[in-house]
Amino acid sequence: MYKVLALDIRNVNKSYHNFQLKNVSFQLEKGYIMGFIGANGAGKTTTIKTILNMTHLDSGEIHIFGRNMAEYELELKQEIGYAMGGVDFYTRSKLKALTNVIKRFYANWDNETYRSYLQKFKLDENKRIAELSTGMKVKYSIAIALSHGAKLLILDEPTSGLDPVARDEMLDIFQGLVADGEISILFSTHITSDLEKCADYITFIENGKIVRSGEKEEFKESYLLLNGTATQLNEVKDRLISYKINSFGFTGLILAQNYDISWNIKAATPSLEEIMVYFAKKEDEYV
Ligand SMILES: Nc1ncnc2c1ncn2[C@@H]1O[C@H](COP(=O)(O)OP(=O)(O)OP(=O)(O)O)[C@@H](O)[C@H]1O
Repeated sequence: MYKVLALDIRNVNKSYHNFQLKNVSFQLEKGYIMGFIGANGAGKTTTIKTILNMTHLDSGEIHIFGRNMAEYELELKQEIGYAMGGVDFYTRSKLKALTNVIKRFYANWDNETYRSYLQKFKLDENKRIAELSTGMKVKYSIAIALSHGAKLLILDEPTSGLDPVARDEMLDIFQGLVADGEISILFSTHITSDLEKCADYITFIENGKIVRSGEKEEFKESYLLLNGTATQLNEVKDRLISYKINSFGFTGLILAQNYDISWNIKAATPSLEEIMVYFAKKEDEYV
């Protein structure tokens, strides 16, 4: 069947004096959750800002629900909800006052939906923003987004700063939101266990370049974690992304397509965390 793309990023380039996004391309199909991962400074926030046109891109295109963001920014902004973990704005205002300002920007604002999310998320409108916990701030941003009919949620580290219980609750909320196939979520995080639990797709960025983007299990299965002896390491070292020496020999990450079964080295599918850790180790070796 023909796939509807909530987000289609095509060859985006953006340069700061000390950093570049290089030909960033990836797609998020409507109705799914995509986790956006990468080390500190890899370019997640910069990518998110270019999607939202908060920073100007040098070249490339962003299409949201089939329309070019450069041409339809105002219309598309009505369909996008954005939230960032741990940002304080208008901290002395009450939720009620802030909502009254925000809702004027949205043609499809729906008060009933807003009320129902306040109730569902147990948010008290008479509280001041400063009095909300990190998790409540994220919930408030999501309530606002859903009340103006956002169909694409772009969340920058929405679970960082949450305790494990609040995080788990937030992930359940995300899964509930995409369940009927209308809402799509892109969220960046360092917390790979969140993605193991709730992402359908993974996009991995390193130094401003997309290393890989794909369905979560396929993403993991495109790598193998090898466990072998010191002698075996000498034979395969050049093929590995990186490795660590341990008392039994070595553990190393390799692209599954570069693995040869005749080596007789124990191999298993890595976790997302292991993939990130071994990529970061490769960086260290270049320094
Ligand atoms: N406005 C700016 N001007 C110049 N450089 C910038 C600007 N914004 C970000 N950068 C640089 O771009 C690089 C990527 O930053 P970015 O915030 O996109 O990374 P990130 O993957 O979101 O990192 P983190 O996980 O730490 O949030 C960093 O080296 C940062 O210093």
